[in-house]
Amino acid sequence: MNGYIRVCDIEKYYGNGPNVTKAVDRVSFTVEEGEFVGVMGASGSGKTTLLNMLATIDQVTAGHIFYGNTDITELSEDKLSEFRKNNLGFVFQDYNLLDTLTIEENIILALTIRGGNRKTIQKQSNQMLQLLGLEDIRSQFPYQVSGGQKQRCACARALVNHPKLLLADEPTGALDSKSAQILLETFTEMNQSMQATILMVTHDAFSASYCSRILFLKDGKIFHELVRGRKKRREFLQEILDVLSLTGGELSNV
Ligand SMILES: Nc1ncnc2c1ncn2[C@@H]1O[C@H](COP(=O)(O)OP(=O)(O)OP(=O)(O)O)[C@@H](O)[C@H]1O
Repeated sequence: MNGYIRVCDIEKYYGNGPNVTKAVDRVSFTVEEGEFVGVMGASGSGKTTLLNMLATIDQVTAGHIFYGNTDITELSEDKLSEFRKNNLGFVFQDYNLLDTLTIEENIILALTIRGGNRKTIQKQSNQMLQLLGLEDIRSQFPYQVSGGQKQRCACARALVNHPKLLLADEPTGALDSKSAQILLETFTEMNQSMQATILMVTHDAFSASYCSRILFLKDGKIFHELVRGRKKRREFLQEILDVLSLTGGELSNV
């Protein structure tokens, strides 16, 4: 199996005996460098559990996850936190910004944690602020800006270190439709101009239509996959809706 990220037969079970929940049940797939992959499925289908295992937040019950040649399921806790810091970026529904720091300081903090000199850090932060249209609000605190702006700051913070993989769990969940659209266009731009590899969990067909490929989960298993190819986004959206209508999936924001 080739691929930049290789997920091999992973399982995550909760509980035991008759009370066992197979949250993720023998899932395998690969992600190539520069792909923008969506994970869809009804509530309880295992999306977040899958994302958390890729994020090294949760351990697999069985199976292996390779990033290049590194099997992250075999790493010690110390090595894992190092791996996380050097390779992964996260965007969550609730932003996770530090309220006592300005928008700019939130981004600078992510760079400082990695080390480097002050001048370079300031330059990288400035580039990110410009790229994500945050220059005008750089000195504001998170409570002074909109949800969409907070989420774009969270993206800037996640992407400023050029992670191998950006993991996003319902990043548009708390946004109005205009802010959601701006964020998704930002993801597309990051994906195309920075070759950022993105894995995004969403229950929302509109958000998923920005992806290049979608994995559909049901009862912890991948039951379908859609590839956008050269299709227009509207066309891809219709295909997604068709799959969801067959499976009783949730629709919103369309
Ligand atoms: N810590 C846990 N302990 C026990 N069961 C869990 C735990 N976390 C998740 N589960 C179960 O695993 C299954 C998958 O949950 P998961 O949160 O991954 O689904 P999801 O597709 O992300 O759902 P949603 O869209 O509602 O967030 C569900 O049946 C859930 O109840």
